[in-house]
Amino acid sequence: MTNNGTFIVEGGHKLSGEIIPQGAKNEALQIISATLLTAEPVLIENLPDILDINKIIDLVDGLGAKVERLSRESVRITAKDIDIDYVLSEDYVRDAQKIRGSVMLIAPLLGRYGRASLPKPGGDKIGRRRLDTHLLGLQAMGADFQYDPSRHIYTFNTDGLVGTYLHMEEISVTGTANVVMAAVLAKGETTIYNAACEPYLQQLCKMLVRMGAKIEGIGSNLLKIQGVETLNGTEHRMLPDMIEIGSFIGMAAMTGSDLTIKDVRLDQLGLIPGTFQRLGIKMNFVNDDIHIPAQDHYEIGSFIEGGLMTLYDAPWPGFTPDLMSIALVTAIQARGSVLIHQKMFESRLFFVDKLIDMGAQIILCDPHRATVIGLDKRAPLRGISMSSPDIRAGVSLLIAAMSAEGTSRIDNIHQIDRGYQRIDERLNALGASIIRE
Ligand SMILES: CC(=O)N[C@H]1[C@@H](OP(=O)(O)OP(=O)(O)OC[C@H]2O[C@@H](n3ccc(=O)[nH]c3=O)[C@H](O)[C@@H]2O)O[C@H](CO)[C@@H](O)[C@@H]1O
Ligand SMILES: C=C(OP(=O)(O)O)C(=O)O
Repeated sequence: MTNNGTFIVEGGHKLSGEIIPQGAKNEALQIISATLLTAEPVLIENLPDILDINKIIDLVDGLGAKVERLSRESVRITAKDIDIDYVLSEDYVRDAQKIRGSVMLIAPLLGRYGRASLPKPGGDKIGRRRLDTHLLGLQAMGADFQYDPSRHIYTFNTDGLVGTYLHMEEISVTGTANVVMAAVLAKGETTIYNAACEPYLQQLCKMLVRMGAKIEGIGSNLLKIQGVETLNGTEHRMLPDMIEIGSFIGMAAMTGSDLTIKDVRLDQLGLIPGTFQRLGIKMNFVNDDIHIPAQDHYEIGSFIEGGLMTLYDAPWPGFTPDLMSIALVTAIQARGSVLIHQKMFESRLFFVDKLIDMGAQIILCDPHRATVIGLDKRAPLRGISMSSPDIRAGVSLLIAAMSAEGTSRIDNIHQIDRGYQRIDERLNALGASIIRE
């Protein structure tokens, strides 16, 4: 057994049945961070039981919050007595640098205790992931920060955060969440222009409003926030994970499966279903479920004037970058060709090497663009040994392996476990053959 785990995947099994998506990973990271904004209990439901979420809960626990695990999917957090010096400990530094979401602990700690500290956060190694929107936003609100290059640690101090006008340089999801959490307890009014407005950020804002925050413009790129003295406790339920839903759509198409994805909150999925329909995948929307019927073939559409289909990512309400790898792998067995243009991250497409080894027809044009020439199921992919480089590429390789002829070995599956809850057990229950070693 390797430290980071292995899946042995026997390809060629069709799935059938129903699957319930887990609660949203990237929403949960924001929501758990926000529990530090109040001394009162916050009950959180529909949490995914995955590595990244359990890690941020450990961080909050280490900071002294009372963490009551009510079930695998719910937790009550009461951040009454926080030991702010814990941010300087070896344990905090080690754990915080494992996940990207830890960056959102800065604002609540600064707002309530006037200081915070953070090692360079981890998360997927998918290109440069700068923190300017976070740092410049917090600085404009009255926080000083220093960076210690020898330990890779940022420290923050403030005599009190003060509301201001912020035109953010770029639309950053975690950057907006951090500044929103700083603004709710700051003195006066904060305006955030060019704010991220994806459903998870809307969920955070709605939760903060239930806690007593004053936020206008939720769902838009212009947020106006009046600071308040204190916030109270609340209850919050996570949306279904839209990236998991998109992953299941691609998986159903590649494996020719008949799959129903339950309770997807279709109203919150934006361009996701339509983008997979552009790849030719048929789906039926029944109440709040997505049913993907078994399809022997699916054909990539073309643009109205006849141009080659191009899929590209953009900040919400555009198509999420986290589903670009899934869209790419799904196109391998489509009829027709598509250009996949991953604009936001610069190192997320290199996993196509493995897909090419498996028999896919893909031209990696440059670090941001790959053209997929669909095989139209005329030839199956071949099982091989590979390693999962990041969470979404990991699942894309799993989808490829499930559709392939023969057996594949996928190492480093802790990358998959970071974001997908017991994926092997859940897929095996539908007919897959995945052994965890
Ligand atoms: C924990 C968490 O919630 N992680 C998500 C969050 O990361 P995160 O919040 O770290 O990502 P950001 O939204 O800050 O930006 C992502 C990347 O896109 C670039 N960028 C951003 C905006 C823009 O207009 N142009 C541009 O090129 C940024 O420079 C950065 O490299 O949002 C990303 C973008 O949806 C997702 O991939 C991550 O899964
Ligand atoms: C990139 C992702 O996660 P993180 O930001 O936590 O690395 C992701 O969820 O696809």
